[in-house]
Amino acid sequence: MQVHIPLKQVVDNSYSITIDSLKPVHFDTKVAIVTNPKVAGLHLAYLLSKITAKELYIITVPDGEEYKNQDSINIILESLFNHKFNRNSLLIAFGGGVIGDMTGYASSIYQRGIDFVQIPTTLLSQTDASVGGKTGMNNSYGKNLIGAFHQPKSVYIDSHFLSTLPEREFGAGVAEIVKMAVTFNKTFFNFLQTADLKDPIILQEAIKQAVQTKADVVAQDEKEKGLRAALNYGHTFGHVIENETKYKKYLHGEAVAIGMVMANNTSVKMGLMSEDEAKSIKDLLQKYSLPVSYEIEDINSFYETFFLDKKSSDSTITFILPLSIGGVKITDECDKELVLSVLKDFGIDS
Ligand SMILES: NC(=O)c1ccc[n+]([C@@H]2O[C@H](COP(=O)([O-])OP(=O)(O)OC[C@H]3O[C@@H](n4cnc5c(N)ncnc54)[C@H](O)[C@@H]3O)[C@@H](O)[C@H]2O)c1
Ligand SMILES: O=C(O)C(=O)C[C@@H](O)[C@H](O)[C@H](O)COP(=O)(O)O
Ligand SMILES: [Zn+2]
Repeated sequence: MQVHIPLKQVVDNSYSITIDSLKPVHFDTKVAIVTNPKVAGLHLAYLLSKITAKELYIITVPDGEEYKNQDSINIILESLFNHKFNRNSLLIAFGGGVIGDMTGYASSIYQRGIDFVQIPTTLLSQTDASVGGKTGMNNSYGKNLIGAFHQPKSVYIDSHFLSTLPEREFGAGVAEIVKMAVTFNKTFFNFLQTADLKDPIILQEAIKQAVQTKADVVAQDEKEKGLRAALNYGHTFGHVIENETKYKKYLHGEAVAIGMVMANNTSVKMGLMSEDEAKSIKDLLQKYSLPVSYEIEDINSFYETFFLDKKSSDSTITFILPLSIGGVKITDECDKELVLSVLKDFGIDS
C-alpha cells in the first residue's frame, strides 16, 4: 500500500529589507533581543531608544565564532522557556552574522518555529548574513553543518552601527561584497575597484548593491537547489581553513578571501578565467588588507575535508568557480589532481 501526502501548499516567505536609520517601532508581543556583551555594550542603549514591546527581554550569548554552537543555542532556548515565549513571540537578532545565524536557528526550532527579525551590526551581516534565511551553527565536524532555512520577518540595516566596527571586521565584510560582485555583477566589481568604501555615501551604495544582488539570487532559489550555491564562492575552501584553524586565526570573511583566491587559481588552471582577472580580484582583496595566502600543512587532509561540505556527496565535491568577473560555474566535475595541484601551490613546502 502507498499513501500519498499532497503537500503543495505555497508559503509566502517574502519580507522587506530596510536600509535606513532605525525608526521607532512597537511590537505588541513578547520580544527577546539576542545579542552578545560587546554589541550590547556598544549599541543596546541606541536600540532600546527605538524599540518597545509588550514585554522585552535581552538574551546575551558569548561573543565569537567558536561559540556558534549548541551551547549558545541552549542558552537562548532556556531563556525563551523561562519567559514562557509562545508562537506569537518574536526574536530580534542584534549583532553580526554569528548572532544572526544562531538567533535564526533558535527561532526555527523553538516550538517548531517562531518569527525573528534581523538587525545586523557588522558590514558582513548587513551585506550578506542577514539576508536570505540561512541559519546555522558549527560542531566538531565542521562549519554550519546544523541549521535550517528560516527567513526573517524583516531586516533593518542601519549603517550607524558600523561606526564602531574594527578595521579587520570591516575588511571581512568587504570580502563578501567582493564575492557578490565577482559572481554576479561586473559593473559592481568595476565600481568597487575605484570606490573608497571608507566614504560613508559610497559604502551605503555598496551595501545596497550587495543586498540587492543577494536578494535577487535568494528570490530565485531560496533553498539552494541550484543558483544560490554560487554565493558559496570562496567558501568551499574557506570553510576548511576556518575549521583547520579552529575559528581563531581568521575571521569568516578573511577565510573566504583566501578561499576566493584558491577558487580563482582553480579556474585559471582549468582555463575558465584569465590570470589578469584573477589578479584584479586579488588586488581588490589586498586593497582592504585581506589575506590572500595560507599555508596548507596536509593537502590530502585539506582535500578530504571538502567532503564535509553540504554541497558534497559521497563521491563528488561541488566547486564554485568564477568563469570571468560577473559569471560563475557550479561544478562537481573538477579533476582531483588539478585541485590537489592548486592546494600544493599553497602547501607549506611550496
Ligand atoms: N547566514 C548567512 O547567509 C551567512 C552569510 C555570511 C556569513 N554568515 C556567518 O556569519 C558569521 C560572520 O559574521 P560577522 O563577520 O558579522 O562576525 P561576528 O558576528 O562574529 O561579528 C564580528 C565581531 O564584531 C563584533 N561586532 C558586531 N557588531 C559590531 C559593531 N557594530 N561594532 C563593533 N563590533 C561589533 C562582534 O561582537 C564580533 O566580535 C559567520 O559565522 C558566518 O558563517 C552567515
Ligand atoms: O546565503 C548563502 O547562500 C551563502 O552561501 C552566504 C555565505 O556567505 C554564508 O557564509 C553561508 O553561511 C555559507 O553557506 P553554507 O551553506 O556553506 O553554510
Ligand atoms: Zn560567507
